[in-house]
Amino acid sequence: MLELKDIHKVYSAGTINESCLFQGFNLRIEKGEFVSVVGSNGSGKTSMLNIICGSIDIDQGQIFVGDKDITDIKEHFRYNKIGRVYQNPAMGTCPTMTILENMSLADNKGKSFNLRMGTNKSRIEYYKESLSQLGLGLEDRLNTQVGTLSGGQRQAMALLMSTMTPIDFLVLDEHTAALDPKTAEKIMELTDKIVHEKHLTTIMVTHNLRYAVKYGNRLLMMHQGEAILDKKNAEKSKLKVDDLLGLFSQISVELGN
Ligand SMILES: Nc1ncnc2c1ncn2[C@@H]1O[C@H](COP(=O)(O)OP(=O)(O)OP(=O)(O)O)[C@@H](O)[C@H]1O
Repeated sequence: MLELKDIHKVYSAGTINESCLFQGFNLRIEKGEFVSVVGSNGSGKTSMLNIICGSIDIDQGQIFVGDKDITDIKEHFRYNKIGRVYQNPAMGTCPTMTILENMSLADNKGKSFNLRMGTNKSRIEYYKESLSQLGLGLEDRLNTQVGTLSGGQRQAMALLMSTMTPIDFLVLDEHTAALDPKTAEKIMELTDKIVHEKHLTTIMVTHNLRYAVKYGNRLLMMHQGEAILDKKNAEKSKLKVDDLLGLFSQISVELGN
């Protein structure tokens, strides 16, 4: 379980650019939930992910994982138990290293770094087996530099690498947004497969309303630092893209756009 409790966040406090984003934001995500998050630009989606991962500080509130208060735990330590895939495929992999080296690096997450240990023969077989699930033939290109792969191939690797070690959460930050439609579709199918096979608790920010409706068992819509829609399970499965578009129009009208 992940809980954000009474979160307050003001950006650029005390300056003319001061903007208050969260004023008592609460969110509880149960173990095994797959939450899709949509919302207008600037509604606070990425800030919420950054707060979960410890990438930005909060002004007030608490973050719990189960009974454990992780509010003061630094980002670096939180990532031992959080897998994050970013919009930019270049973020989740190391371009100057080979596929094998990247896999070893991910395999050794949280351990004291030892590349040689990670590349022993038995692990190579394991890496090949894991890579073969992607269906991209990367298992036969272990010595290829990751920087030479396509965005989709890199994003597939980033997904695999972020879920290689046991994690409490998978955080997907518009992870298909930079991909062409066909590749995005493939990465979403792969995401769903990994999430279900590994029973991962997942939070996915997306601007693709069709993906938000199709994937996950819960859907949140954010607006001005609040969740204005939160539907789960049977209620979520009744949602249609048009319902979300309707809500977006309503918000725009309220804002005078
Ligand atoms: N580092 C920062 N400094 C100042 N303001 C920030 C910072 N990061 C975000 N903000 C502001 O906080 C608000 C929420 O931004 P955030 O990136 O969380 O929104 P978002 O919903 O992810 O938007 P998008 O859909 O455009 O990615 C915006 O008004 C943004 O300008």
